[in-house]
Amino acid sequence: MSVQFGSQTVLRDLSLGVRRGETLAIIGESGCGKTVLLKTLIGLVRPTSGRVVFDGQTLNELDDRHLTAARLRFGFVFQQAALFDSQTVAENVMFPLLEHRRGTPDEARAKALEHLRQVGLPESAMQKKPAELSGGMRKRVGLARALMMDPDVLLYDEPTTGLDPIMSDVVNELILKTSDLRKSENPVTSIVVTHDMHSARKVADRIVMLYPVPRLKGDESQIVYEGLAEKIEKSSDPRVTQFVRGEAGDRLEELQIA
Ligand SMILES: Nc1ncnc2c1ncn2[C@@H]1O[C@H](COP(=O)(O)OP(=O)(O)OP(=O)(O)O)[C@@H](O)[C@H]1O
Repeated sequence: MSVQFGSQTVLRDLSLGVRRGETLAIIGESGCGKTVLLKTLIGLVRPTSGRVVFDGQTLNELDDRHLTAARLRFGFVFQQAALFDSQTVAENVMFPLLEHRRGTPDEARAKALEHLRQVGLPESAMQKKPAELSGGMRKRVGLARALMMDPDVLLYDEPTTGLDPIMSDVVNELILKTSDLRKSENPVTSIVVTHDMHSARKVADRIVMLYPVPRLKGDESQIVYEGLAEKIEKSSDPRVTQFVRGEAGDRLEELQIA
């Protein structure tokens, strides 16, 4: 598929498959279109050409009603947690269940508490407002909320960005734990967008790297690496090894930084 906004093509001819139960990391530099790709996967952005097929359904051909139903099988952990500031932690986490009438307020509260415990938040956090929490706690509340609808697919947008190394690792462990939790009976598929190589290596079975290829009308991202997480270091493509090692390399010239 390709995604274009006006005259700017952000993603060009991507072809990518994700297996049920696997954890895929999508890496690439800032602005290369990772979030756009995630949004395209759940129909928040429609591809300009091509298809997004989920469990046999072509999502970008569904009407709004069917798309909304398909989306309920996805949990989205947003980059900035995207919590409602005016609501308590409990209300934020209960929200998806009440919004989709999947239980009474008491049931929703009990389930919220269970998921908040699972991500390591104490019961005392339930009545706090998001502004009273640290960044790491907010991310964990976002994860607890994403788990409320028992999703088949979890999409994480930069889950460790802005966190210290310890809290990043806590979040990595939670991603692993969440994908292990239902491994046998109903495996959860995880797609993690990140530019944190440590996180990608730790949580992912497979890594896909997007790279912005400079064109006249701006950069267009394509896949330059797709393979096992443990093999990315051995890639022969300098665009991949530079990213893995955190070296700017050719990007200095491409971005015209003297
Ligand atoms: N709704 C939109 N309309 C127009 N352009 C958009 C829209 N959404 C994203 N873009 C553009 O698409 C490009 C990719 O953005 P995206 O947020 O996907 O990058 P990213 O790789 O997730 O970056 P970061 O790692 O910094 O979050 C950017 O040039 C952005 O300006």
